[in-house]
Amino acid sequence: MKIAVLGAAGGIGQPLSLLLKNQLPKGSELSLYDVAPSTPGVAVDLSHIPTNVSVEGFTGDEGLVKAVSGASVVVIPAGMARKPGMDRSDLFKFNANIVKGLVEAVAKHAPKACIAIITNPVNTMVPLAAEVLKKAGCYDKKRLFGVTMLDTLRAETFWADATNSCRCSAKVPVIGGHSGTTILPLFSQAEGYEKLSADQIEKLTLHVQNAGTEVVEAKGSGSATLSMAAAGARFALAIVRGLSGEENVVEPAYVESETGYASFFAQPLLLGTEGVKEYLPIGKLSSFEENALNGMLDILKKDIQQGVDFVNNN
Ligand SMILES: NC(=O)C1=CN([C@@H]2O[C@H](COP(=O)(O)OP(=O)(O)OC[C@H]3O[C@@H](n4cnc5c(N)ncnc54)[C@H](O)[C@@H]3O)[C@@H](O)[C@H]2O)C=CC1
Ligand SMILES: O=C([O-])CC(=O)C(=O)O
Repeated sequence: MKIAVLGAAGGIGQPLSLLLKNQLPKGSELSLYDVAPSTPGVAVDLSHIPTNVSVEGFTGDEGLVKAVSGASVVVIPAGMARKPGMDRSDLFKFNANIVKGLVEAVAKHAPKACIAIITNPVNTMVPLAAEVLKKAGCYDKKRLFGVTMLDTLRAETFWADATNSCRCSAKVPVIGGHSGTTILPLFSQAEGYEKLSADQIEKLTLHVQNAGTEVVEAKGSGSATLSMAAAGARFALAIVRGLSGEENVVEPAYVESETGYASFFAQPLLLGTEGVKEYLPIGKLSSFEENALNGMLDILKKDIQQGVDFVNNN
């Protein structure tokens, strides 16, 4: 199976490619693309690691065609990252054309690929990509994902620490979108919920919602790259496992949804040989979570519309 990473020379792209080089199944092909001229060199560097995964690196217009042709999975971390004082939505004007161009190339040269978009603002980039794919006549909602895995990693880490439980086994579904209040961890469904007060749950929820900003402020330039690479690898590998026929592969992502809350929504998914096999229910919410869900929907719908309009009005 061929897996392409677009934006592979960046802060996320390089560690993500490293994790994939080490963790993809034997015989996989890893294909790296970035506008940065160092990209073939990143591939040479990775190629010295003794795993049975081949790796090639490309740059330039022809390189993009070679990088995506025949790919089964395309992961996109290309584009600008936040600096202190910016919201994810401020990245739209820089990243919309980047994602549009890359998805157009995927539509042309790998129309059946599963596409996982990391680039922010995820809430808007995924609907934008869906419109690009519709225009190209190859949209399949089961194969387009916004990567919200990092919210889950954070919710599970913070939950394990707050409840004194093992970080390796905490399970917390996170629904909605990937910015501010649209990120909604469902702590009421986590083991040990009864141990925490309403005040603690509210603080933990805010911590997950602000975790990206916490990293941006701590770094002073740029945003989460290493934890995002871990999240991106976990999600890309889950897609690969599903495509390969493994059963019971469940991970969350932001997808065109059947929940009825908004046309795109992050929720747990059963992954399979065609991408999404089943959209899993979000389960029972506490009244705090119900209110938070109702409160986010206007923002989410506006974010979605911006992506749809960008493709149809330009
Ligand atoms: N979904 C999520 O949870 C997260 C998303 N992000 C987002 O991921 C994106 C990338 O972040 P970083 O890797 O830190 O940024 P970065 O600036 O370190 O790397 C971005 C890479 O994209 C490349 N690039 C730019 N235009 C391109 C194009 N047209 N084709 C191919 N490559 C192109 C650049 O050359 C650079 O190597 C940002 O938009 C950031 O906000 C970051 C963290 C978490
Ligand atoms: O906060 C940012 O800009 C990057 C991001 O999406 C995250 O870390 O969750």
